[in-house]
Amino acid sequence: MNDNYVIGLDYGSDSVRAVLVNTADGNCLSSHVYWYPRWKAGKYCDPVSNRFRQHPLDHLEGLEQTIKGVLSKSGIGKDQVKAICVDTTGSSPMPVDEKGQSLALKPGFAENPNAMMVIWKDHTSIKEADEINEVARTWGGEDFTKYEGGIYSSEWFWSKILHVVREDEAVKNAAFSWMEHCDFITAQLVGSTDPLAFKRSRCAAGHKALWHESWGGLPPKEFLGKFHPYLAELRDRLYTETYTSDEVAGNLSKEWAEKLGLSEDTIIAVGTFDAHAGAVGGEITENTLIKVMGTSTCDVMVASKETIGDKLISGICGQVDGSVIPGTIGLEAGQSGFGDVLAWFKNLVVKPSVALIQNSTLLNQEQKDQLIAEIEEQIIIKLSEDALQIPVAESTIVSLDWINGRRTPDANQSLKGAIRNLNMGSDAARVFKSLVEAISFGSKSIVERFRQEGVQIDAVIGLGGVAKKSILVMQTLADVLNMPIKVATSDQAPALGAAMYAAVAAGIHPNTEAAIKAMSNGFDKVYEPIPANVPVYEKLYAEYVEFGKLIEGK
Ligand SMILES: Nc1ncnc2c1ncn2[C@@H]1O[C@H](COP(=O)(O)OP(=O)(O)O)[C@@H](O)[C@H]1O
Ligand SMILES: O=C(CO)[C@@H](O)[C@@H](O)COP(=O)(O)O
Repeated sequence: MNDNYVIGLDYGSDSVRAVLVNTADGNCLSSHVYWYPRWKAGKYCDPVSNRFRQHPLDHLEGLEQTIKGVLSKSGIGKDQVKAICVDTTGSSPMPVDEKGQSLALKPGFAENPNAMMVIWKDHTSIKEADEINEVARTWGGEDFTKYEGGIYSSEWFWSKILHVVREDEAVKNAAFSWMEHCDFITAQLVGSTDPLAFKRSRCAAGHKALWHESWGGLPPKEFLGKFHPYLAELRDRLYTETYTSDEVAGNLSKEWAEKLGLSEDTIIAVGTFDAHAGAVGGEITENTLIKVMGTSTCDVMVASKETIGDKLISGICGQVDGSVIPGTIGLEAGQSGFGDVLAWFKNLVVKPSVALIQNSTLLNQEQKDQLIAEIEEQIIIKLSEDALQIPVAESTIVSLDWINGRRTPDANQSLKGAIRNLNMGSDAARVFKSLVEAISFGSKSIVERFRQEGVQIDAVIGLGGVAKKSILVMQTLADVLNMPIKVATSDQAPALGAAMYAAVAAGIHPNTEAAIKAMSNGFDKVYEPIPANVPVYEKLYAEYVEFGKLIEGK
């Protein structure tokens, strides 16, 4: 049978994943993962100063490898691939030249972190975000942050651009325009050489760049010029219209068609963010909270325009028309550190031992490498097993999950993590367990904020790496929220969601809801709250809130 296939491409923080999916039933024929090599080696980053940059070569090499990977594993004919849609992290903007090419790919800029993609978790622009908030509230005109939860973040577009252009004259002079990662990769695939004509993502623009239809797109020059003349000039070199991901960005370019062995008839959908594609892959419906649980979390909901009306949801990361399901309002909240909080603890525990193993004379290099790889792979699993053995009633350590700042409720990226109530019995498993509780409490505070703002949550769905891998995190979260959590079957729900958008853009399904219905992969597990744990966590949550106030100075 001549079935139709689509490819969903999901650029996460550490790796890019492609899935090749049958549009008739959502069956995933093949998947392929590519870990960014320069990023893995820590290049262009400085965690101490919160600087996190990614080189576009990591992404372009990954684009080729993953698509070729899924094609060769599946063995299907090139004409059967009808469309591709790309999702990425965000806000992860990068400077580009007049042709839409990344500055980091040009002579003179190849090793300059300011010419690279400023990934979402880069918090070098806290000062600039503070300035944007101050001016937005006091300049006498519209508060452009009002559809962004009322607080602009250092994780977002304008803060990052402002920071880079203030710091780097050469990049400022060469940066004709800026593109979100999802737009840059999509533009590469269609061979766009005109960043002004290229169809930019509604999701990225609405959640991170203060784009709103009611004020004619991006904020006016009068506002942007208050921060830097460059921002006012840049407005003319960005965009006015934006597009949802059920729309066509273009066809696959000749160059990429030849490189990938695909047809130039392949449709390329408009790009989007990983979390929003994940919500589609996780079968989002109204009043269901989708938790995309990876390095960070994104907590995504949709609401009909009638339900939302004129309501402004305070303290979240935006309410955007069509950012998830076209025709409805997408709501986004999240935590800046989730799996990353556990990864931080893993590194803390492992790093000195790894250094000692490297210096040891007892093993040869191959044995050392094997041992180190095994420890790094197993440590979170071992800590999780040990933590599961500790009765919840024994949880007395209280931690704050703000190690990479707080995204929501009420963005404050200057906040720091903290741990209290340690004693001589506080071993690694107990501290790890308290961090798992802390990231779950962070999730609860988001649920509470949505509810306080009148958004009803009847069900929770988990997806992403942590939801699939960690029984400890998922059970703790179910106990803390006192709600069952369903886990999406797909290991690659964001990529599956992107594939669903691709199928709509190609005209195979009439709309996103129909694509979800036909291509859904369902759920493979439900974590039910354990009644005895619920009151224990209610009490501990109150302590988390108190501790948070203390640290925040409230
Ligand atoms: N067994 C585990 N338990 C808890 N967290 C885990 C486990 N394995 C990996 N993680 C965390 O998952 C995160 C990666 O999530 P994933 O969804 O795969 O990627 P991304 O964030 O790039 O989309 C990392 O922060 C890592 O620490
Ligand atoms: O913030 C967003 C989207 O708005 C995410 O891209 C960001 O949290 C990164 O997601 P991951 O943790 O890499 O899955």
